[in-house]
Amino acid sequence: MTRVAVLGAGSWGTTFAKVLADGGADVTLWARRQELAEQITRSRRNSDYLPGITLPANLSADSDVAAVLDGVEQVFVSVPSQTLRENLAAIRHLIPDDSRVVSLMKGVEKGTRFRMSEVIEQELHIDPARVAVVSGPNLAMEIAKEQPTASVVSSTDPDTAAAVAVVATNPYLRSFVNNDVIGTEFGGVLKNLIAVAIGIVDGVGYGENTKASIITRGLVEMTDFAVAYGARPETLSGLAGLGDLIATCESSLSRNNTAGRLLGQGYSFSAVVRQMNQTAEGLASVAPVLELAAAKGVDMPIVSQVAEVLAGTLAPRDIAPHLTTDTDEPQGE
Ligand SMILES: NC(=O)c1ccc[n+]([C@@H]2O[C@H](COP(=O)([O-])OP(=O)(O)OC[C@H]3O[C@@H](n4cnc5c(N)ncnc54)[C@H](O)[C@@H]3O)[C@@H](O)[C@H]2O)c1
Ligand SMILES: O=P(O)(O)OC[C@H](O)CO
Repeated sequence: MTRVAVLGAGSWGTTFAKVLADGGADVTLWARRQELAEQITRSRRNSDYLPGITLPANLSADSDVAAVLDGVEQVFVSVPSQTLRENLAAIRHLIPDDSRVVSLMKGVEKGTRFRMSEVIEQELHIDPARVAVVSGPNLAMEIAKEQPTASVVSSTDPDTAAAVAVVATNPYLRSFVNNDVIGTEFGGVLKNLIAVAIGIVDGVGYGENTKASIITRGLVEMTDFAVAYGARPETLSGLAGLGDLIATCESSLSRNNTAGRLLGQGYSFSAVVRQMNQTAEGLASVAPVLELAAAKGVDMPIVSQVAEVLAGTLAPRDIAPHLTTDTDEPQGE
């Protein structure tokens, strides 16, 4: 039985711990708060994040991160992206030699503009061959309810991808593998930004034509951006790109979509942040993504307008007419 740790007992960390336990792994989940760790271990519940879900018996939780990491073969990390570096710095000395480290996160670090796998490699000083990322159309609550879902495990090392995918597969979740870490990670980051745009136009009251236009043109932006950074275009057409874009843009479970809807309904950025009690990664990733786009000369009209709505310089109702850069000349699709 593979012994694994999951760091972060929010909605995705807890759900993924259940996925791994239901796949037969011996799983310990690190929760920052001791009372939450006790609730998970004793009552098999994480009522704040996954109300109504009963967690499996082979999943326990602990607030002592040293105990959680002791002797594990794989470490899955699911904390807010902007806190990853500080979390890793505190536990670097506890990561077992030769263990594999897996990012479950979908964000880019502000300031450095690094992907989560890059932050892991730097902060833990480990070979990229030991690092993997998981992404795909993976709304936590649906998976916690054991609805059939597919995901992607990506690593530059095929053995790492395969070893993680075996552990992260169970009767309701199937993990595929690829070696395009850049495309897989950026797919998860960029779909959040398009989902914020979808939420905004939904909040304004626009209908399906507007949303389909944004999803379709959004996929073009995602692909142009990711390919400029070395991704394979087919990755963006796969589960970690189009798949996740559909799930996140269609679901009211999505925090990014929800944050956008509140903006579209007229709430200010600060009011939206106050109302969100879970992580909406897209809000923090807009700035570093646009900086990265500018560095490669990639045009991202939809993401740019999300940034303007967040800044309060563009009215939500005006986001949809600007599906390309402003020019009177017709542009190729
Ligand atoms: N929820 C989903 O459906 C889902 C699915 C796929 C990927 N993800 C990704 O997983 C990552 C985590 O998301 P989540 O949904 O679990 O978020 P969440 O807000 O539900 O939980 C975040 C967890 O991180 C912990 N944490 C550790 N250090 C922290 C710190 N310094 N500040 C704040 N919280 C800290 C919190 O206590 C909490 O348990 C994000 O990158 C998200 O994009 C989420
Ligand atoms: O709730 P969101 O918007 O963070 O989306 C969750 C997952 O990333 C969907 O795959």
